[in-house]
Amino acid sequence: MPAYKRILLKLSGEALMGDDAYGINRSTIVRMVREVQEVTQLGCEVAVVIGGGNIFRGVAGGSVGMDRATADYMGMLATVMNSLALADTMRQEGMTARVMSAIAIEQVVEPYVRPKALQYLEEGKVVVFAAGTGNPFFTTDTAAALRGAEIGAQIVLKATKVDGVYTADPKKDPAATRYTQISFDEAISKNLQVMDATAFALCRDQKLPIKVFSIFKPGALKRVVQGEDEGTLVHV
Ligand SMILES: Nc1ncnc2c1ncn2[C@@H]1O[C@H](COP(=O)(O)OP(=O)(O)O)[C@@H](O)[C@H]1O
Ligand SMILES: O=c1ccn([C@@H]2O[C@H](COP(=O)(O)OP(=O)(O)O)[C@@H](O)[C@H]2O)c(=O)[nH]1
Repeated sequence: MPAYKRILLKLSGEALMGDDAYGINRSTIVRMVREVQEVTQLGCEVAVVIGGGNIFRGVAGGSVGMDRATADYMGMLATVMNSLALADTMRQEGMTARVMSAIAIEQVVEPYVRPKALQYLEEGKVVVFAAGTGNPFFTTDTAAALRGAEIGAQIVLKATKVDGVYTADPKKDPAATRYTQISFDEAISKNLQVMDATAFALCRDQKLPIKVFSIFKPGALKRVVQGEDEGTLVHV
């Protein structure tokens, strides 16, 4: 039995690169999809938000000196590519996925319509929310918090490059230690950068817990969904 009936899973775009310099690494995306499949088989309804760092990093050089909003729209388009790749990989693995975009690109992907998303989830389809929030100056973490609240997810799961929330950025400070759990207020006041403050604040206000865990650790997603001790819980 899953501990949650409906989850919003945020997948790091950058993690899709695997060991490549940019883009989508085939075996990495397949592995991620199989992990998602495992939790759908537990009976958990899954919505996904994926980042764009893997593609956007490849073009970021060209965005130097660019208008911030324009660069952000490029970032959002990168998440559309990742979403399409993810949904297609799900199709190849025998799952049914639907991509819904916050930005209208009607020939490519259907628009985000909340009741439709809810319907898909009830039908057991995986819904992939593309183009973030549709607004510049936001992140896909904030999109995950927003969509998570909209669909009534019981938790936002942030699958990222580190295995939880640390006292400081573990990639910079080897002495940093991991929290098993931490309150939103503490995470915000300590300015912990694992998620942006907008995403933290939105989840705090909606009383929507977040679990931060490693996207690289096999079986971690399933363990999280089964309510086992894994990663860091951020709670009210
Ligand atoms: N206190 C912290 N605890 C954990 N990770 C942190 C912390 N501060 C900064 N980070 C960094 O945040 C990164 C995850 O956030 P982010 O850049 O949004 O990744 P993604 O969106 O690709 O999952 C980690 O790779 C880690 O290096
Ligand atoms: O609501 C949103 C979501 C994303 N973005 C842009 O899209 C990029 C890609 O998303 P993100 O960096 O969150 O991806 P990840 O870190 O997970 O790879 C961001 O840097 C922003 O430029 C945005 O402007 N608004």
